[in-house]
Amino acid sequence: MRISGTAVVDLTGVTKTYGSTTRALDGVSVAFAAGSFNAVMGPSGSGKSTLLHCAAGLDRPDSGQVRLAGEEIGGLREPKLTRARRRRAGFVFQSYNLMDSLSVWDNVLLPQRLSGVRPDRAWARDVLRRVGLSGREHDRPAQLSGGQRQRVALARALAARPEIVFADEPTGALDLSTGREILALLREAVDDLGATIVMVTHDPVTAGWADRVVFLADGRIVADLADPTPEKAAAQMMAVAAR
Ligand SMILES: Nc1ncnc2c1ncn2[C@@H]1O[C@H](COP(=O)(O)OP(=O)(O)OP(=O)(O)O)[C@@H](O)[C@H]1O
Repeated sequence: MRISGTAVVDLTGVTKTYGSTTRALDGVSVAFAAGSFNAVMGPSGSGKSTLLHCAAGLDRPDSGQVRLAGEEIGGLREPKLTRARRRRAGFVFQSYNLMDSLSVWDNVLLPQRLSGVRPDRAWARDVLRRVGLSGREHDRPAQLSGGQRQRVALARALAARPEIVFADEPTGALDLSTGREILALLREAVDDLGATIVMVTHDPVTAGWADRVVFLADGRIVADLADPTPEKAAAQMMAVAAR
């Protein structure tokens, strides 16, 4: 049981440079609290995806610390990093990243099978019901709409009861109303299931669903907005872009 308010992800002085000159993250320190829905915004190239990747253990920082559910992962190498990531994090990507050759059910259970843990089938069924996909377990992703595929991805992320869910532009490929349905499900996951979410978005309306928005510019955190509305998030983005 997580205690609300404690940090699930905690980055301290994280830097990441690509090549010899591109400093994607420049001394980022930020913590994301348990049971909270966080958005990360910023201009293109400001380091949003790099922040998410370093926080999730998809990439390693050059320096600084990354604590994921209390475990220092910033310095871990493969395969320990992959193990930590599989154990602790769920992912929702813009492009769904489902396995086309597997059924909905097998996609949802795949992370647990890869982690070598016995899948919690009753919970997976419950999660599929919550995202409105009961009865579609035997379908292949190709038989589903974009919104339904993203629901599968969300079910897959939640089925392993991860400590945190990372979402990278989760509504980026969806039309407005389908995107809203996905955001409502993310919100429900936080409010009803106690999930913790960190979501990269460029859209102030999407960020308005979160409890907090962290703004990046040139690899640094330049603003931190609590209880955002789309209007407040848009105004802050304008201010960040005009810097
Ligand atoms: N694998 C990589 N190799 C080289 N440079 C990279 C790599 N990944 C990111 N970068 C560079 O690091 C900087 C930050 O990139 P990042 O993708 O984190 O930004 P972003 O804010 O997510 O951008 P966008 O909104 O356009 O997706 C950019 O200058 C980008 O070109």
